[in-house]
Amino acid sequence: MQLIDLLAQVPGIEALPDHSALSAEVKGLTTNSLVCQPGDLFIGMPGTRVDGGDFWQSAIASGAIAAIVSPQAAAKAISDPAFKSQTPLVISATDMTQACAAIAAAFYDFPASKLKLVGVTGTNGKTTTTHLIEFLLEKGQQPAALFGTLYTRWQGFQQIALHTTPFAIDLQRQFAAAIAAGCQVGVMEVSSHALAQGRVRGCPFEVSVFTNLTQDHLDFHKDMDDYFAAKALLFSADYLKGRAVINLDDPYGQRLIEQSVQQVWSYSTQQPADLWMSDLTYGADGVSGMLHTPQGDMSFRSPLVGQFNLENLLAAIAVGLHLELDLELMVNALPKFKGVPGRMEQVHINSRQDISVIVDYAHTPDSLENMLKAARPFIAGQMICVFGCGGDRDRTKRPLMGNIAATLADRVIVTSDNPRTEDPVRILEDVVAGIPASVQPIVLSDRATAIRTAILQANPGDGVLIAGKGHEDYQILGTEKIHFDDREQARSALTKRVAPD
Ligand SMILES: CC(=O)N[C@H]1[C@@H](OP(=O)(O)OP(=O)(O)OC[C@H]2O[C@@H](n3ccc(=O)[nH]c3=O)[C@H](O)[C@@H]2O)O[C@H](CO)[C@@H](O)[C@@H]1O[C@H](C)C(=O)N[C@@H](C)C(=O)N[C@H](CCC(=O)O)C(=O)O
Ligand SMILES: Nc1ncnc2c1ncn2[C@@H]1O[C@H](COP(=O)(O)OP(=O)(O)OP(=O)(O)O)[C@@H](O)[C@H]1O
Ligand SMILES: N[C@H](CCC[C@H](N)C(=O)O)C(=O)O
Ligand SMILES: [Mg+2]
Repeated sequence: MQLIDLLAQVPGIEALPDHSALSAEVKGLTTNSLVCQPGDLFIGMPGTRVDGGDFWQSAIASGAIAAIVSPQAAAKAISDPAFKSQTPLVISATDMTQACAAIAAAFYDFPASKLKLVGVTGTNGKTTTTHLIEFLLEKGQQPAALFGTLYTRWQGFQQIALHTTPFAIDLQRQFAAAIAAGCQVGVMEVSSHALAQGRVRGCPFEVSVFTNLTQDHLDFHKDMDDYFAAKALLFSADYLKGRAVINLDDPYGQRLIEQSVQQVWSYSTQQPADLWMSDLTYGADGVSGMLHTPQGDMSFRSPLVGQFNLENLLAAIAVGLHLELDLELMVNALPKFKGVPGRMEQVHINSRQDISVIVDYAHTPDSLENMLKAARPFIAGQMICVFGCGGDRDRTKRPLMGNIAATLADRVIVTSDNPRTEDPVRILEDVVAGIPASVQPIVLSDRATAIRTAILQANPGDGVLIAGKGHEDYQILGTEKIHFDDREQARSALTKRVAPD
């Protein structure tokens, strides 16, 4: 595609100068000057640390045919002596987010409009719900692509994800690849960061799901209202073209239902709604009851534990019904759903194991509370909770999580969870600040030691709940990422405790 044709798709671009680069073929797109290849179009995005547009020179030096930058970066560029001597094509766009999204969509031939898109947003439950939807679509023989925290995948393809929601260029490229592989549906986790940064701008969603909103990411969002406003974008007419599926039990879900202009299906585990459950029984072997839906009622059972997982199940069934999956097919298939890696994942080495060990991705106050409450019924002895909080992230959630662990678990071991560039000791102090003086936590910065201590100190019948990292197979210390997997650590500690079969 020639640059001039690509630029014709972008609203808010200044009048273009007469420049030979306009007729050049665009070979690729990049927002990172450091990986720019000859023939690329460089899109310089303003970020939290720098304005990418300020790197136009490095992009051009690497062979970019042109740079699109913010008006501020463009003004700086044209007063630069290097600009006068080279006269490269540096174009200013008033709305860089919109420009990037529009260019990416056009370059890959508008793939989003060829997929039925399902977007799932909310503080917790996105990964679980998207996996359930993917599972149901597979049973209903609607080929689907999954985009989320764990990976991007479809039949015959799987790649570890860098972000929960890819940035616009990667996203449109992956949509195009998914269509080429025969996918009809795109099931996506849509993070609040992605909505705030316009990663999914221009994508038409057939279904938008809202799971819940509780505290997280207050390092990035100004306050809870700002966080909610970002999530609510997915339900605005700019994004949502079909149906909203919204959790009626969440106060922010209720707000969203009130302000929704689109068709809505509500779901609830506590009260009548478009999809809800009566005659509920929660147990160690999952949940069962009578499922009520717009397509009729059926007796329902799932091995997933906890009320929060029932919420995820109801949301997934609602999406399935909207995409015309058969209710009976879904109800019959869901008992076979195996769960999601790192979500309430049991670590079990052999029949002599005398304690339960569960690895879970709870890294917010709400999810830690849900997880501990869900685990309680199937732990006969004491509950020992091992957890920490991420560095360079919302600091205010740390004491809240400390308090929840101290209140709901019998013993608490505070440890490190991706300290990143923060002092690990300061993070541990922030967590301990929320623990009442009557509770004596064990504080062990080294996560391997913390897990080993919990497992070796446990008495028969106790449960060790290791929260925060779930599927992650790394620990980020400073700017270095080292291999670390809670499940491997737990298994290795269990072999010291339990004799072989
Ligand atoms: C807060 C956030 O989302 N940050 C993302 C953002 O970083 P930034 O705004 O600081 O970027 P920056 O360093 O100022 O650079 C601005 C631009 O200049 C470019 N640049 C920079 C330097 C240079 O030499 N040349 C150059 O071209 C960069 O490529 C970038 O496009 O743009 C970067 C490049 O695209 C992302 O990698 C980075 O994600 C960071 C790593 C991150 O941790 N993001 C997390 C918080 C995130 O997005 N999480 C959500 C899930 C949250 C949830 O649980 O719900 C997700 O969707 O993954
Ligand atoms: N619907 C839910 N409501 C509250 N907590 C949940 C829900 N579903 C899962 N959880 C808890 O939250 C943790 C994270 O779940 P999941 O990975 O599905 O959420 P997510 O929204 O994808 O998280 P992230 O934003 O980090 O990608 C789980 O390990 C579990 O403890
Ligand atoms: N998507 C979340 C993941 C947090 C996982 C936890 N292990 C941590 O590092 O804080 C975030 O970016 O805040
Ligand atoms: Mg996720």
